[in-house]
Amino acid sequence: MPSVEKIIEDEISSPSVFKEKHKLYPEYTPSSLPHREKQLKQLAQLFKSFFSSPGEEMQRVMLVGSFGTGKTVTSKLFGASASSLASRNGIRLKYVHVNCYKSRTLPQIIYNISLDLGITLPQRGLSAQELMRGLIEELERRNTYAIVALDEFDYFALMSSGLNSIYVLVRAYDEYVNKKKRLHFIFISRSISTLENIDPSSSTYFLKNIVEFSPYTYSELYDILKERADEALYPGVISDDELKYISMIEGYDKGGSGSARTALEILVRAGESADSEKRSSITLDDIRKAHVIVKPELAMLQDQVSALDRHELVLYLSVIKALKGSGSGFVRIGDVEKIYRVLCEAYNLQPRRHTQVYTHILELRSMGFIQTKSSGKGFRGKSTLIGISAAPLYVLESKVEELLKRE
Ligand SMILES: Nc1ncnc2c1ncn2[C@@H]1O[C@H](COP(=O)(O)OP(=O)(O)OP(=O)(O)O)[C@@H](O)[C@H]1O
Repeated sequence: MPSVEKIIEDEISSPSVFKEKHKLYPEYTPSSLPHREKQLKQLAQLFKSFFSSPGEEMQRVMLVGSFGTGKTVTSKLFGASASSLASRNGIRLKYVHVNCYKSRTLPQIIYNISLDLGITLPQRGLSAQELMRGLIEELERRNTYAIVALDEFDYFALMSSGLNSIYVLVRAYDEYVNKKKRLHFIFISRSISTLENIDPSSSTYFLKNIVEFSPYTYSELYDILKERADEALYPGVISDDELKYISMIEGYDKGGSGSARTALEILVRAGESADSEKRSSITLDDIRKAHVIVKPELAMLQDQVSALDRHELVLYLSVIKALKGSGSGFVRIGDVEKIYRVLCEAYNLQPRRHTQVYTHILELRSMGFIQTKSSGKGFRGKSTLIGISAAPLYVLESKVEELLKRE
């Protein structure tokens, strides 16, 4: 065995498909946000009066959308741009982002807001109201405004202490009617329903200013992935078809979750898979492997293969072999049927007719073993296309063959 140092050195110095891997991480804030222009415009609209007459009213806005739909990154980019725009207009505005998973109580939240603004408040001995008063007075003294984003706000609201605390946040200026309103809030939440318990005297303030983030569609995810991949990977590492494949398995309109977070994570894992085998490009099987890592429920699906009957197994194997042979993400049902007939002979089965095969295909799809889509343009005649993202094909192939042999 080579020395430990040599092993580590070889690994570290081996080439990588990543040019700037960190640009694919969730913490990285990209400079542009495809398909979030509408939300940025809505935010700007809601803060418009701040720029025309700062301090006149307190802004309270709610960003709502499911996992990975860009709420955090949109809020951060908005905050950064609003601050520099304000500074060009001679207004001192700072953006602060607080995660309510990390700061779980109101005093912690106020303390961390102050810390980010460079304001030192006593860490102990003061109530939330007293801390809030200290923060407001210090902002006044410094002639500074702040937009505070409270991320994972639904988590905070769900906790019993959250309900009263929300009042303190949302109505912070109730006792300072004549003071300039220097604190503004962006609340970020996955759903509205978790906020239903909040007292209407607080919730009306932000529930009327909602910016919605819908799950990303196939083509939206493709645009996002393309931009991020161009920044983070070396040219030629991933093809357009492979980026479309990731967008297909995650796109909301194709039955996926519509999360850019998951799509980007699949891209990172697929790149790591290529790196681990010292290849200079990403393959479809790297993506399938990555998909299973990112979505562990797919690994369970692999186990459930053993519940399929013999006919379904042969049909599934035909799809696997057709995909392997084609090297693409999807194959036509007709090509699967050709292989299916040959395999039926090999496994001593009477092949089923086209309509029955089609029914089996739909069953396999509803069980999550395969994905289907219509061929659309670019193919002669309309046909059903079939793909598998549940696992790398070679893993599935040997599993299904083993099950067929056992039977
Ligand atoms: N339109 C977009 N363009 C480029 N990257 C995006 C876009 N939307 C989301 N992303 C990226 O997807 C990842 C997840 O985004 P973000 O954290 O903003 O989602 P979120 O809605 O706040 O999700 P969660 O509720 O899980 O926190 C980040 O890496 C972010 O940069």
